[in-house]
Amino acid sequence: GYCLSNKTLNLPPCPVRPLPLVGHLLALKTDRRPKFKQWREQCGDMFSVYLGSQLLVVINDFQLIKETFVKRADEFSDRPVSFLDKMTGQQGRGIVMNSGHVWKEQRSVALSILRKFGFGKNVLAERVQEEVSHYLDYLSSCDGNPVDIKKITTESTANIICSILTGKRYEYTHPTFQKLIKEIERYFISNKQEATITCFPFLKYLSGHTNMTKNMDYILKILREFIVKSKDKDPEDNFIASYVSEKDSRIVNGEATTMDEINLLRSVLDLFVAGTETTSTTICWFVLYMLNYPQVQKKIFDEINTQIGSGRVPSIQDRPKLVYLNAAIKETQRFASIVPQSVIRSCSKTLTIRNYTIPEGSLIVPNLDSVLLDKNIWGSDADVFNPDRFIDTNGQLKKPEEFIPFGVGRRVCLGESMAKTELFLYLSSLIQRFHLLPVHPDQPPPMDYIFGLTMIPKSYQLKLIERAAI
Ligand code: HEM
Repeated sequence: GYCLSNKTLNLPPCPVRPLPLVGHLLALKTDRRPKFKQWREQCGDMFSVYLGSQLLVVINDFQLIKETFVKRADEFSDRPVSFLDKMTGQQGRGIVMNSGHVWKEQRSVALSILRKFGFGKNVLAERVQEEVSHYLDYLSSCDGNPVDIKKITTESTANIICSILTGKRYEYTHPTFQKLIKEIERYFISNKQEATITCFPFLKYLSGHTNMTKNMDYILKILREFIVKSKDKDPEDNFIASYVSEKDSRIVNGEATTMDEINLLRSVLDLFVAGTETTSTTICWFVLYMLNYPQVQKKIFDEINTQIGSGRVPSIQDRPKLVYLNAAIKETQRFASIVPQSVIRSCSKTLTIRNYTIPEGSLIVPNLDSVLLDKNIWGSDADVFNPDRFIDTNGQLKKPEEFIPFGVGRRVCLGESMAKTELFLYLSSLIQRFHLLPVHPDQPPPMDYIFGLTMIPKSYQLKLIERAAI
């Protein structure tokens, strides 16, 4: 196929000639996924695109992604500085968009606190179960009428983060809680705008940025109040108290540390933003697949019925028993591929991959889509929803290394284990209690997505019929 090479700089090839000023932005404005798929076929496992004048290198194929982001993690684990960070003057804090030694310490502290909550007494699983029971009660109160579960699901997963961070969940109707979620959603949406502003810095003088910083100020104000209320509690109770106690002990022991109030605030923000929408979107995809594949839903229910029955809700100890459900969750994550190009990274110096030059300051992404939907890996039915692909001939759950919905390398999702706990407890309880039905029999809602920072299913309604009532 057609592919433009750059002989002078030896950059990875371009699928189409970039336009002056805008580069490939027009082609990428609506939905990048089919374009990236086509361009991979044209250009091979790596290609260049221009977001305005900014070079973005897209890495496709499982082996090349591993070679780049795992084997050469020292070179390919940085993030670009975000425009918002420059605006708020808080550059170099927190986790998601941070790099270097501050990122390293904040990430490792956050990870070890979350691990602590997930072990032994398993505070995490307990809090998730408590939240799930409120979620199911809400759904039950809908009385089998058509509902769109998106909003309540986001509120519910936000509440889990809230309860881990602060030790406390909120009523869904609580005004501060509602406002926080709304503002974080706006922040999430404005991030798309931010990407454009990062490529066209002059735009920030034209519009938008005042709203964005105002929106961020508001979110940070609420999170600061969370911190004040939670920091003096028992470190076993919540993330914030645990962070503060660890910080104090490092300081008392005279250890050099980057742990401080601003890094705590930004880490709290990052966990909120990264952990809410992703989990809730995955739940919404799973439910949509259940409406489209009733035979899969039936098989999951039968397994729950056999392994657990209806006398008690599923617990985290039941996870290994529900093989088919676990396979269906994996297949949901593979097939929906909700973060298709992962989270953007940048090169802090000039590097080479397979003889191509990647200049300093280039952006680079692992194209997770190119792995999760690859026919060479999953077979000719890669574009069909089929949980059985994750079950081996002995009826055991398969764990193929190409299953990478949480990314790879040193930047791999920090909430992976938390997300898996959540998905298992939400979805097992949901199918145990309700029969999920399309509003119009034999006319399940289409499995279309809206292109954004995460791939969210187009809004749909369903009926949840209580099993006991059948
Ligand atoms: C199904 C749910 C989720 C999916 C599919 C998902 C996916 C991802 C992906 C693809 C990345 C980027 C990895 C990279 O740059 O290569 C990421 C990063 C991250 N995720 Fe998740 N995530 C999920 C849930 C969560 C949850 C529940 C939390 C919080 C508790 C969380 C916290 C983070 C953080 C903090 C990062 C940034 C890590 C870093 O830059 O060092 N995620 N996630």
